[in-house]
Amino acid sequence: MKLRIAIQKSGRLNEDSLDILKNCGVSIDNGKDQLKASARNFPMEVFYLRNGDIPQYLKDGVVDIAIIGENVLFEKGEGITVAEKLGFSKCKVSMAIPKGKQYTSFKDFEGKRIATSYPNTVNKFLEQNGINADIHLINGSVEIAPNIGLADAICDIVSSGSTLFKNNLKEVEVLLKSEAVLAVSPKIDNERKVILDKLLFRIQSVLKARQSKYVLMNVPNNSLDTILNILPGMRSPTVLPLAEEGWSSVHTVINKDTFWEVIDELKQAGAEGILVCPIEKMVL
Ligand SMILES: Nc1ncnc2c1ncn2[C@@H]1O[C@H](COP(=O)(O)OP(=O)(O)OP(=O)(O)O)[C@@H](O)[C@H]1O
Ligand SMILES: O=P(O)(O)OC[C@H]1O[C@H](OP(=O)(O)OP(=O)(O)O)[C@H](O)[C@@H]1O
Ligand SMILES: [Mg+2]
Repeated sequence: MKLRIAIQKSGRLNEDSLDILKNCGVSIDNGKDQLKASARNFPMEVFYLRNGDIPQYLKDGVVDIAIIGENVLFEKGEGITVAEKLGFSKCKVSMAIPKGKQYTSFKDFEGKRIATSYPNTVNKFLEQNGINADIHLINGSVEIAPNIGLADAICDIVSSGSTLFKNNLKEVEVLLKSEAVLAVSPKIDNERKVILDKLLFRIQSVLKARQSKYVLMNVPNNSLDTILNILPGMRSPTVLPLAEEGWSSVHTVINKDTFWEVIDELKQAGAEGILVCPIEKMVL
């Protein structure tokens, strides 16, 4: 029995998806043009598919799980559940209009032509706000539509905003925020759920580790109390005596979001020789 996972064949999600599986200790025999591969050391088969096709495969139960953008699930993923957010490929799905046009509220979309690759997402937005507008379905390069007179507005993915900027557009409504997720088929069977739980445990250990740094520092013993008060730590920091009398080595784990503030405080409190190391896995 094998767990069947779909990942994007090529595109923005492919590399990070393979990377997270590798970090989970799953080795995949990876021929570049293969559409299907087996994991060597985990009961799993990998299917390389188009991101946009993956929801249907999950619904049909042809694959059990997938790494996919949340935005695609919002567009066509009814019944599919999210087991874990994976923290990469963060983006928004937004409405944008030409820079020179005025925008006061969503009512401005009334009667307008909107180009998008996400028709259901736009429809939901229009319905919720009681707006009537024409949707033009385009599969790529959506941002060009207003410039060639095909539409008055667009709805597409925005990340840095540079594609909007280059096409003389401005973001006026954010419809949703998205990141890559581990999605689960409504048809997954109990045997495969057991394998999924194993994989999920590993993924969570990898994600927690990515959030954290292992920090070591030298501390004069008379500053130890102050320093230990600053440190968050998993349980409690490790304190070891240094060969030099009156000094200790302190080891702990710090969340990467609060990292720089904590380091500044530690320095001020007398910590020296601070080393910061990545953590590969974190099992709590
Ligand atoms: N500029 C971006 N920044 C961050 N994430 C993005 C960006 N563009 C797309 N994404 C995310 O990555 C996913 C895959 O995008 P990509 O452009 O590689 O594939 P696609 O053209 O949507 O799909 P397909 O595999 O069907 O061709 C999107 O669904 C979205 O979640
Ligand atoms: O805000 P930005 O950082 O500029 O990113 C947004 C752009 O990225 C995506 O396109 P992509 O490069 O994936 O090309 P595609 O249309 O071929 O999928 C998306 O469709 C936007 O056009
Ligand atoms: Mg794209």
